[in-house]
Amino acid sequence: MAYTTNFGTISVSGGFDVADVFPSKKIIHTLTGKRPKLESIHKRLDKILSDVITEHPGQHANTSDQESLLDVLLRLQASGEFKLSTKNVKAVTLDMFGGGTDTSSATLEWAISELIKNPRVLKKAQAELRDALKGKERIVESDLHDLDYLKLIVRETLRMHLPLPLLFPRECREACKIGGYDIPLKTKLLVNGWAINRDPAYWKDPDSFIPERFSDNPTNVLGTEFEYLPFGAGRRMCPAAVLGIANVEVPLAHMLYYFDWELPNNKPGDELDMDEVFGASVQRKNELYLVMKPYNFGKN
Ligand code: HEM
Repeated sequence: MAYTTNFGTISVSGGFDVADVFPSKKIIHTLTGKRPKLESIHKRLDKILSDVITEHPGQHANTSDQESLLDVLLRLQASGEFKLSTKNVKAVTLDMFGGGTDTSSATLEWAISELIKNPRVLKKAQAELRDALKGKERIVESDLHDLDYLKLIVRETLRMHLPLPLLFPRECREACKIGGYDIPLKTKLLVNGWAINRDPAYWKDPDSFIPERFSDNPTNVLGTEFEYLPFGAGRRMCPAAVLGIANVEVPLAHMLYYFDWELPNNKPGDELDMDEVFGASVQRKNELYLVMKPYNFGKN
């Protein structure tokens, strides 16, 4: 499966950073070569965003609910209602690409990987979909409202494979003491969502993929339950949790409804490796190769 890399922005800006260990030394990014890399990525992205804005066809939506995000931003900028520079428009547009692409595609890829490893779950999900949609030719988002098992699969995938395992870094606004440690002002803090989502204190058999665990579990994705943080929590939590879930549910439903899936050469699913690459977003280390066979609705 292919997914975007945002020109490496995510991999360069996330993960371990030597500068975090020497916060007082501004020169570290130059010495490690990170600054030139970031500057080159910045230039390429800035050019793309400038082109997107220049080539934007202007006011073409008739009603506000037909407007794209860029339509809205450019309309507000032109109206002078808000002080919105072109730099602001570019930043918001980039945020949407950065936040919305790798996260959703990685979750989809982990979901299908887990289903290959867990054929019981795969069969149950396909039975739910094929029973509910009864040979329907096209699936739209509203068809999925009552497909509870599909939703449980996405929640369980996000528990085990949250794409941003350390969420976004926070800066300490006042000196404090936590667990006996002095935390100075402006310390960069990372929240280990990955460890929280697999903490055996909250999750029974945390390393097993069991979507049913969510069927009578009121935990939601809104960041109000701190044992489950796939979209973070607080003011800087993901503003697109609902869209993010739809971004995974809809393509996953298509994949499971229309096709049967297996590993090449009839290899059993439990032989699929689940190695991860660490970075700001956690992806599969190795490419996922699967055999897809169109499902024959006529025969069943
Ligand atoms: C499965 C899909 C997604 C997951 C798991 C996910 C997860 C996250 C997480 C963990 C954060 C950091 C929250 C924190 O530190 O408290 C975040 C931030 C963000 N996400 Fe998402 N996200 C997803 C999809 C999307 C989509 C589709 C968009 C936009 C189209 C988006 C836009 C953003 C933005 C703009 C931020 C930064 C918010 C800020 O800085 O205040 N995300 N996301």
